Amino acid sequence: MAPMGIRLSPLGMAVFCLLGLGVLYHLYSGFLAGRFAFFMLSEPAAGGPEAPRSSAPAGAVDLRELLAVSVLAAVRGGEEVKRVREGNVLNEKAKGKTREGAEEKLTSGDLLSNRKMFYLLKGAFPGVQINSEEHVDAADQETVSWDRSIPEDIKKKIQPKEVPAESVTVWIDPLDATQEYTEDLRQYVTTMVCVAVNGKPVIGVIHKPFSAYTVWAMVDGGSNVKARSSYNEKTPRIIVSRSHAGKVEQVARQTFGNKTVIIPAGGAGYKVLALLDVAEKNQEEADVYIHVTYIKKWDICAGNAVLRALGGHMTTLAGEEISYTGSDGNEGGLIASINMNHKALIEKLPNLEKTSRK
Ligand SMILES: Nc1ncnc2c1ncn2[C@@H]1O[C@H](COP(=O)(O)O)[C@@H](OP(=O)(O)O)[C@H]1O
Ligand SMILES: [Mg+2]
Repeated sequence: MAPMGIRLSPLGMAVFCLLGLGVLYHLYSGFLAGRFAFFMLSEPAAGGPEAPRSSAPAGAVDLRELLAVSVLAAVRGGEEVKRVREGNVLNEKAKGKTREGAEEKLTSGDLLSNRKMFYLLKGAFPGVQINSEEHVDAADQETVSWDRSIPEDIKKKIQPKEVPAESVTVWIDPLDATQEYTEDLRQYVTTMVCVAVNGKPVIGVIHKPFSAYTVWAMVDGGSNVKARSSYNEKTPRIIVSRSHAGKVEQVARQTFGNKTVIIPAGGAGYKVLALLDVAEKNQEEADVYIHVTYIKKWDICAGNAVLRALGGHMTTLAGEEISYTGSDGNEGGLIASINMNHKALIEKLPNLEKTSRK
């Protein structure tokens, strides 16, 4: 007798084995299918629970998308700037002094605009370096989402263009002409975004919040603004700072003669717009923009990009290109022109490096 009285026929054994294999197959294939489904579902959400922020592959950013978000950021920041000014509660304070001893002002308009602009850009392009004029309070975060829509005028003029995310530096000026903002000189105020690629300014957005006017341009792409049809090269009208002038008037007269018209104005964004064909009633016109004191890169990057996109120039007073990476200061002053012989203008400036900075 076989042990325990069980007799296994070969046929029974075969059926038993087949059944076992079937059960194993069923269990294992279900597991595999589950794993596969999980893999397929989890792949697009690798960046987190939200939808992907950009259509560009990982590690790359699309400059056309960056332009669209930059325009939106300037507009949304501008809404804050306008709201605070109209509410008349600026909470104005001094955040320090310039090298020349002028008080640097800070208002709720600067801070609220900065918060909107920074979080909108950061949310849309988390992998990109963003340098902003104002401190971003990490305890006061805000989710400002971007719906990924590209405005029609941008779609029409600009093609998608991918660049490595690490080559990009974004510069935000949440409120240019803060001094004039506190004096209620609204026409000078702008919000600005600039995108530099490997230090070169390629996208510039300058937005006037009080007249809802926005200028944008991309180098080798397109723009919604153009240069004027003529400029006075012989006796140019020079636009200069009204609150951080330094010796700029003296320098301008020394260079272009005593008859030269000098236009004092607030805001670096406003002064670049003065060189362009801007259909805006509160905008003066000029032929050259000169600044002789120290200035920060968020103040000038957007204007530099816009001018470059339109064939103009913004350089230091010595004629060097300004690199928009690294430190946030520009030491060499600036001269900006368009449809003029920029080199000849620089050669006319007499030893400015030595005489004009202070
Ligand atoms: N010497 C200086 N030091 C620091 N910032 C300066 C400066 N000269 C000009 N700026 C800044 O550059 C912007 C344009 O200046 P201006 O109106 O005098 O032409 C202003 O930016 P904000 O208003 O964004 O602070 C101003 O503060
Ligand atoms: Mg500024």
